[in-house]
Amino acid sequence: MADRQQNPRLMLSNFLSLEQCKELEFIHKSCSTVGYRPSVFSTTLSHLIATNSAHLIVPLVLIREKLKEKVEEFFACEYELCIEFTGLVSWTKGASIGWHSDDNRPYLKQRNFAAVCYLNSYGRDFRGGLFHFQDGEPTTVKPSAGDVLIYTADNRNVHSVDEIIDGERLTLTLWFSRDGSHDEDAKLISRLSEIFSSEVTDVPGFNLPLPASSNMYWFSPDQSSDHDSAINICCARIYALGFGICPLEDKTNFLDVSDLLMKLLQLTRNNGLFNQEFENVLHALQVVQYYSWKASELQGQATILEEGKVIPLSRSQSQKVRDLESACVKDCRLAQTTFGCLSCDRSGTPEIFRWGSFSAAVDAWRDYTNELHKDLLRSLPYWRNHQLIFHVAFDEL
Ligand SMILES: O=C(O)CCC(=O)C(=O)O
Ligand SMILES: [Fe+2]
Repeated sequence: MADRQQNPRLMLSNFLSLEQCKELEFIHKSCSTVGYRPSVFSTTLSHLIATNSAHLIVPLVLIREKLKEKVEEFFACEYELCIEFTGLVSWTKGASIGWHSDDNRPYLKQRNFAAVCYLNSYGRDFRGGLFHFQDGEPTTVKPSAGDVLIYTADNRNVHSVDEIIDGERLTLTLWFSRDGSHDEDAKLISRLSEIFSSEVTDVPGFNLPLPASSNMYWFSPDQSSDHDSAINICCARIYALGFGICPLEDKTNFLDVSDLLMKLLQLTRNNGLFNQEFENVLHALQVVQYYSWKASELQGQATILEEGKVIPLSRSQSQKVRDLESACVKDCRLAQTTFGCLSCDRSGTPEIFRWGSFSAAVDAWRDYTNELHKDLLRSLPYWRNHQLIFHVAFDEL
């Protein structure tokens, strides 16, 4: 490992389990918006709260805590650090960053330490995207799912990331600060308190995702803001997993396709229509991503598909599916190179698709969501008391 004084940094292998990586991948692929740099997508905790998906913070809580402990221990911090920023970040074809330190802007000076957790792997999930330090050892880091890289944010750790050639490179990135006024927890807890103060959290649909402003979901590789060349990232991710989208309403009633995506819609695959309505595109995306996460598990279970749950697509429905696809993804190749899987055509889902397994995933997603939501509501009073987001070990209380 590097000289501790000259280049204070630490690499930990298998810090996260592959199952944790998969869960964070599910969260990111269900919730991401266009990010802060070209061809970069991000999911911040405040975004999760803003889109009615605050419960998805729960799987991150223990991971954040363990990372903070590691950083404090390795850098022998005298006082407790605060977490300044937590984000799931993915980089796609064309994204890169040249030599920099993470505190290299006046508004970033509060950043003292960084932790980058790799959630997928170089060579398998993406090509390009190697990490380099300008000085000291290791010179190059090959991202591998579960590993974490920790370093100081100052100029003793100048680094760069090679351009992504193919695939989607995914990380969980945190920055830590010694300056408590930059604590993201305080802001997040105050937002959570506002939302959950009304106590009307048990009504059906309370935790269905609610899309943010529509421009956060349109991506164009050349950064032009017009929709002509842009693809809708929620739709593109659904298509990349082999599904189609059939809106319930007629598109002629809408000026903008983004409005149509906010309304009820159904999922299709080949010539079948899954006979259940989803509130909006984000709701459908979350379920599809959940299926993709759990597919191999679900595939092994015996499932019975309810009669009438999948019906043949009518001609007019097929037309609606095609119309929406061409409005949301003008350039199929762009969608495929951005969100497609490296080693397969239509990724994530097993070769044999069964609606029975998908139907089981819809129920399992609801149970998963309800469990996390309960955890969140139970934890929130403790978080408020301590002004800290931490894992509350209820079994030991
Ligand atoms: O993802 C990485 O490996 C590092 C990213 C980075 O350098 C940054 O976001 O500042
Ligand atoms: Fe960086």
